[in-house]
Amino acid sequence: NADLESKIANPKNWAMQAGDMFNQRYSKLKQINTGNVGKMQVAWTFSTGVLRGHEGSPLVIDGMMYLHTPFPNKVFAMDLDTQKIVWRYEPKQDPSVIAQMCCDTVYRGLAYAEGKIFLQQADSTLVALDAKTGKQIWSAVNGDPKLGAVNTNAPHVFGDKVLTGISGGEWGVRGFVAAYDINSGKLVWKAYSTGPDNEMLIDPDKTVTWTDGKMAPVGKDSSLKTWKGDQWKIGGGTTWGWYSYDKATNTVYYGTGNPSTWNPSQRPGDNKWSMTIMARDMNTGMAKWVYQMTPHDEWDFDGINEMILADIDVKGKPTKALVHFDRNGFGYTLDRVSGELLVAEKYDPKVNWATHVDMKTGRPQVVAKYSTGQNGPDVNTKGVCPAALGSKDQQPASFDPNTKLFYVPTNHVCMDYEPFEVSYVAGQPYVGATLSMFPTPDSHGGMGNFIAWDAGKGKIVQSKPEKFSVWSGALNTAGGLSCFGTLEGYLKCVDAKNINKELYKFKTPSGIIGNVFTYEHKGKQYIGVFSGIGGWAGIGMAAGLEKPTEGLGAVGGYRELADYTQLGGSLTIFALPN
Ligand SMILES: O=C(O)c1cc(C(=O)O)c2c(n1)C(=O)C(=O)c1cc(C(=O)O)[nH]c1-2
Repeated sequence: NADLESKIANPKNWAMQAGDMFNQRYSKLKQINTGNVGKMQVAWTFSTGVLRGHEGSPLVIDGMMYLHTPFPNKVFAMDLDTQKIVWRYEPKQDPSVIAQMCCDTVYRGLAYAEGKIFLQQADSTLVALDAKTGKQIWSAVNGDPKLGAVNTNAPHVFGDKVLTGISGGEWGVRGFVAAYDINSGKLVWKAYSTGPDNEMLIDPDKTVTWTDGKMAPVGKDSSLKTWKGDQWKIGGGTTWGWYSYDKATNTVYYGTGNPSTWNPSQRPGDNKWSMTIMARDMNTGMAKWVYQMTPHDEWDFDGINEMILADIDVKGKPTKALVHFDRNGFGYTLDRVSGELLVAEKYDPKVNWATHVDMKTGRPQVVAKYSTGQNGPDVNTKGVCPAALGSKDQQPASFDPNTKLFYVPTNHVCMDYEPFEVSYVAGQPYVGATLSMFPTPDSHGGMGNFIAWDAGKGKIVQSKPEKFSVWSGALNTAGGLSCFGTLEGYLKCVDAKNINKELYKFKTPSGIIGNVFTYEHKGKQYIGVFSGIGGWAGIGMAAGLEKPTEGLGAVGGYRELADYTQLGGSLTIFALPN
C-alpha cells in the first residue's frame, strides 16, 4: 500500500502497530539516545477511562494520534498540537462478549491506510472509520461471538487489503485469517487453519513444508489426515497475533494457535495446521509454505507470536530470515522465501518439555514425563516448563539493525497440567484441562527476563532479570536504546549494546502490557506506552478472580502482582526537557 508505505517511511510517524511491515519495532529517531535518556521526563499523560488490560499502542500519523482501548474498544483521535480529542468512536457492543474472551478483554490496536482507521471490535465486527471525522465508512461481520469467535488482534493492512484473524481457541473456534478490501469492506479471501485443502487455501502439490531436511509438497488432505473424525471442525488454530509482510515476494506471515481441546486424548494425531507458521500469497491467500512447530500440542503453546522479518547472517550466510520466538520456548530462524528451517534453539534455558528440535524432521523431541496426554485424562503432569502462557506470549520482540540482535520480553513460569474429558457445547468454553502455574524454580529469581538474542546462531547474548514476566512489546531506536515496560508498571530504557545497563526507569500508573512506541512532533522526539494491568498474566486483577487455578491457572502464578500495581488504563508520553 503506497500511502501506508510513505507514512511508514517517515520516522516521525508510528503508522503501524510494529512501526513497519517487517514487525521489527525499530525507529530511526535518535534525539533521545543513550547519552541523554536519563534526563527524560513525562511530557503528558492521558487516561482512557477503561480499567482492563491495555495492549498494543496508539498510531501517530501526520500530527494526529489514534488511541484505542480494550472492550468496549473506544477510539480517540487526538490533535498533537493541542491534545484536543478531535473525534471519538464508541461502538455499541453486547457486553455478553466479555464472558467469551479467554484472557482479558484486551485489544492490540488499530491499523491505518488511505485516510481510514481500521478497528477490530471484540464482537468480531471489523470497521473502517474516516481518519478525519471518525465517521464509519463500512463494517464487516468477521465471526459469531455467540460461538466464542471474538477478536483481540490488531487488523493489518498489506497492499489493498486489511487482514484480520479470530480468537476462541478455548471455545472450539476453527481458526482463519480473512482479507477484506480496504475500500469496500468486501471479503476477498479467507484461509482456515484446519480442514479440507480448498478451505485452507492449500495446494497439495505446490504448498511445501520442511520434510526430511528439505522442502516437499504437503500432499492431499494434509490437515484432515491428522485429526480424528470431524474434530478439526472444532479444532482451534486461531490467529490472534501480529502479522508481517514482505512486499518483495508479496507474502504475508502469521502463526496459528493451539488445537482444541486442551485435553490431548480427544484429538489424536498431529492436528495440522494448528501451531503453524503460515506463508501465504497476499493476493490470493494461497499457502506457499507452512511449518508446524508443536505437532499434537499437549501444553497450549499457541504458535501465534509475531514473525519478525530481517536480513541477517545465519551461520555466516546472508539470509532473508523470518525469526519467531514461540510459546514452546524455542527461537526459530527460517528462510522466509523458501521456508527452510535453519535454527531452532531454546531461548529460555529452563524449557524442559522437549530436549531439542530434530533439525531433519523439524519436530521437537518431547520428554515423556512432561507429555500431558500420554496416560490419558485425569493424570496431573507436574513441573512442565514453560507454562501454557509460554516462554513468551503475544508481547512482541524488536529487531535492531545496528546490533543485528533481537530484544525479547520473556516469561519464566512453569505449570502442573491435568487434562479432563470435555464435551463440545456451541458457545461454551471447551478447555478440558486444569492448570496451576508458578514461578520457574531455580530461575534467576524472577518470573521473566529481557534478553538479547542472536538469531543466526540461536544463542542468548545477554539476559536482564526482571521480577515479573516482561509482558510488554519492546522498541529499539537509532539512539542506541531498547525500551520495554514491566508488569509492576515501569517503563525502562536500556543500552541496546548492554541491556543490563538500565539508563531510564519510571513508574507509570499501572502495570504495563502495552508496547513501547515513538514518534516526532514539532522537532521533538517522544516515547510512549500504555499502562493498564491485565492480559492473561494480569487476569486475576482484571477479571476479579481469586482461586489459584482460575484464569486458566494464571491467577495463582501471578498472585504477587497485586502487591505492586492496580487497574487503570492510561497513556504516558515521555520526552527530553526543553
Ligand atoms: O486460543 C485463543 O484463541 C487465544 C486467544 C487469546 C486472545 O485473544 O487474547 C489468547 C490466547 N488464546 C492464549 O492462549 C494466550 O496465552 C493469551 C494471552 C493473551 C493476552 O493478551 O495476554 N491473550 C491470549
